[in-house]
Amino acid sequence: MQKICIYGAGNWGTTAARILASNTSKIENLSHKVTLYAHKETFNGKDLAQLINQTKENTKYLPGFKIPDNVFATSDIFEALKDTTLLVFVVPHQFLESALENVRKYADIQNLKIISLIKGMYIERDGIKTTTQLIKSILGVQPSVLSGANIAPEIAAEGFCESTLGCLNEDEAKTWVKLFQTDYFRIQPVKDVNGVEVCGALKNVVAVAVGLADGLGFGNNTKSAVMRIGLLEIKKFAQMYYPDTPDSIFLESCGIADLVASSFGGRNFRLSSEFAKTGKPFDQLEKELLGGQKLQGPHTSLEVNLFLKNMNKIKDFPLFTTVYEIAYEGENPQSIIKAFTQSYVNSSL
Ligand SMILES: NC(=O)c1ccc[n+]([C@@H]2O[C@H](COP(=O)([O-])OP(=O)(O)OC[C@H]3O[C@@H](n4cnc5c(N)ncnc54)[C@H](O)[C@@H]3O)[C@@H](O)[C@H]2O)c1
Ligand SMILES: O=P(O)(O)OC[C@H](O)CO
Repeated sequence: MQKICIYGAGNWGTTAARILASNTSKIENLSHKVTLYAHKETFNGKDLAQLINQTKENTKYLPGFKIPDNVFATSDIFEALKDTTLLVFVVPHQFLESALENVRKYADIQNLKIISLIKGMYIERDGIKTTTQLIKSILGVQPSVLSGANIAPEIAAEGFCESTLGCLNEDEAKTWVKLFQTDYFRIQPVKDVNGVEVCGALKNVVAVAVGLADGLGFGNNTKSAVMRIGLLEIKKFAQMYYPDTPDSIFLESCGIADLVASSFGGRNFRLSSEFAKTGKPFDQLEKELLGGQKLQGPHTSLEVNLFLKNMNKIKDFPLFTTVYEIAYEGENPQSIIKAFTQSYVNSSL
């Protein structure tokens, strides 16, 4: 008997639980029960996993949406991973390494199929790793990835959208499409994983740049220019480090569509706009405005910057570099404009 575990009960993990719970009957020999692993924490004085099971709602991370009866939340890692054969990673990327340690200890890795819904990347001494590369390096399993223009509360409200499934194995792709696709959530499979992931991680940095422009009072022309320049930097970065990434990836939901959705109204956009308006640090804004949810963009700009410095490529990525300098080195948000002008004098863009 197969069993699904969703590792992470945040905004997107809880939304994914609603989708998967509606699709379990599409897979032969799959338990109807969907396990949702919630990091141990309390909310309004109550244990979050217990609260989810009692109220059938994740009032902390996805308020206002019912959680189906066949979803069972737990903070007991042993219980969550016991008998799991289909594992969905969906924690903020900064927590993936500790999650992998748990899975290595408590899951039957030999029998696991894994998918990552995480958007982020990891800097190592000798280069970078995407989330799937990190997962594979620790668990020895090649994961798939699902990434697209997918602002979670809009999906929970069942507004039509698309997502890109990066998967190298055809049979596995069929399984993940059956599990995730609904009338309102359409999945396009592609045979590329790292390119899909680079798009998902780096659009968060571009959304920060667009948010800064918004907070500074710039209009739609400027914000569209930032998105376009950002997309060129994403493409250049992806194809520099993963040369097999086809141009078509940037036209999938994981590429242009996610960049636009995030730059219209994602968390990275919204908080960066506030940052430019108020001057409050990102970690303070995250605490004040996100109710426990996590920002990925500023953190990713730091990781990307470390990597680009190691590769001596800073000058080729003025937008990524300026976002990092604003977020971490006290650079004035106004200097995001410098990134736009530099991208014109830099002929390699
Ligand atoms: N929310 C979205 O709209 C959305 C859409 C697509 C992809 N994603 C990606 O999915 C991933 C998860 O995002 P999310 O929105 O579900 O999370 P979130 O921003 O809602 O963050 C909350 C999650 O972090 C966990 N957490 C908090 N502290 C922790 C700790 N110390 N150790 C381990 N876990 C801890 C919480 O348990 C909860 O699961 C991210 O990489 C994000 O980029 C999010
Ligand atoms: O809210 P953000 O900025 O983390 O973006 C959420 C999703 O990645 C949008 O696809």
